[in-house]
Amino acid sequence: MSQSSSAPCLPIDLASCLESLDVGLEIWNNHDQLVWYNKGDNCLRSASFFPEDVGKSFVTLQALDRRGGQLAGGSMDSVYGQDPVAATRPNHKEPALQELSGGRWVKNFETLTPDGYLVVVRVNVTELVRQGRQLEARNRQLDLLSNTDSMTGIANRRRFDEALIAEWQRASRNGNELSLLMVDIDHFKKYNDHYGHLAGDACLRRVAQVLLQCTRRAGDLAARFGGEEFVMLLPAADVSRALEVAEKCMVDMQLMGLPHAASPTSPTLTVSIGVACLDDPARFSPVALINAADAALYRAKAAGRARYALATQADWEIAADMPRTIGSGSPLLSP
Ligand SMILES: Nc1nc2c(ncn2[C@@H]2O[C@H](COP(=O)(O)OP(=O)(O)OP(=O)(O)O)[C@@H](O)[C@H]2O)c(=O)[nH]1
Repeated sequence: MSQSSSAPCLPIDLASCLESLDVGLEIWNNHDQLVWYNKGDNCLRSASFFPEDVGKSFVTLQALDRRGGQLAGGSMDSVYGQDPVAATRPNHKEPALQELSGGRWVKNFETLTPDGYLVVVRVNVTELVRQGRQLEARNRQLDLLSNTDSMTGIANRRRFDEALIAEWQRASRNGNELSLLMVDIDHFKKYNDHYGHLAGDACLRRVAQVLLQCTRRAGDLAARFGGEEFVMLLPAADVSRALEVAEKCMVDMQLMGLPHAASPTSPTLTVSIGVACLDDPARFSPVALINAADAALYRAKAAGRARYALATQADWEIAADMPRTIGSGSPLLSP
């Protein structure tokens, strides 16, 4: 590629118009020589051009190391990257987003004219990027809030409903089991009456943390179902694992040793758990799984509390027909 100093000039009035634009603008001819740039371009690049650069080829300019000299910022490499092909003639099809020093962001639009000229337009998008990032962070925060129970900090009912549907579908596809534990604090009304409602709230938080500790496998989910009721969703868990988790909950609750002086069952807080394991998701709906765990919980309560019970065949048969109140907006409501 020859270096020529006969780069074409723009008419002065057009040049002054382009100079006044609030964007960076540079033009390369079909020999990869710099034809023209405006002042704005130098503000939006890591390295500046100088008047004597006009007419020099891209490769030549790239080879000039100006970092130690008159320039602040990087070299041509930092503008066009290290890719030698891209560097020969920068021609991104998509506008390229580029980070500059000082947290500035520039979007580079590159257009090839029919006669082979490359026009590069640089737009300062720092504010847009900043706002976009702020929005993403807020969305993440909102997402978290909308899926979290504000009282206990664990997953809320909405998150549970979504997870149940997703895991039930996954289990149906893969032929895996899906287990559900319905956990209910024993004599919680008496706890509230004895220690006060705020202590009751603190108790709910303690129980939630214990349940969280018991759901350690990837995909396991502990959530507050409502009031003093919690659920534990255990994907790919067969009956023996589901009972294992229920047993661990009972033991950990005992280890927590939270006094419950008003409980006729035990001097410390206890829970009752209904366990349901769906080994053929095609046969029963997600709602039936909740109902079966609920029916088992009822039997655990009736048998004296502070224990777990596994859903029986009879529980499943009843569960299949029985509707259960689902929170409004729950995905379980949709067909
Ligand atoms: N402190 C507090 N109490 C709650 C909250 N949600 C529900 N409750 C209370 O939980 C109690 C549940 O009482 P019941 O349904 O009679 O059940 P229980 O007293 O635990 O009795 P059993 O389940 O039969 O052992 C009610 O008194 C509710 O007021 C809450 O967010 N905070």
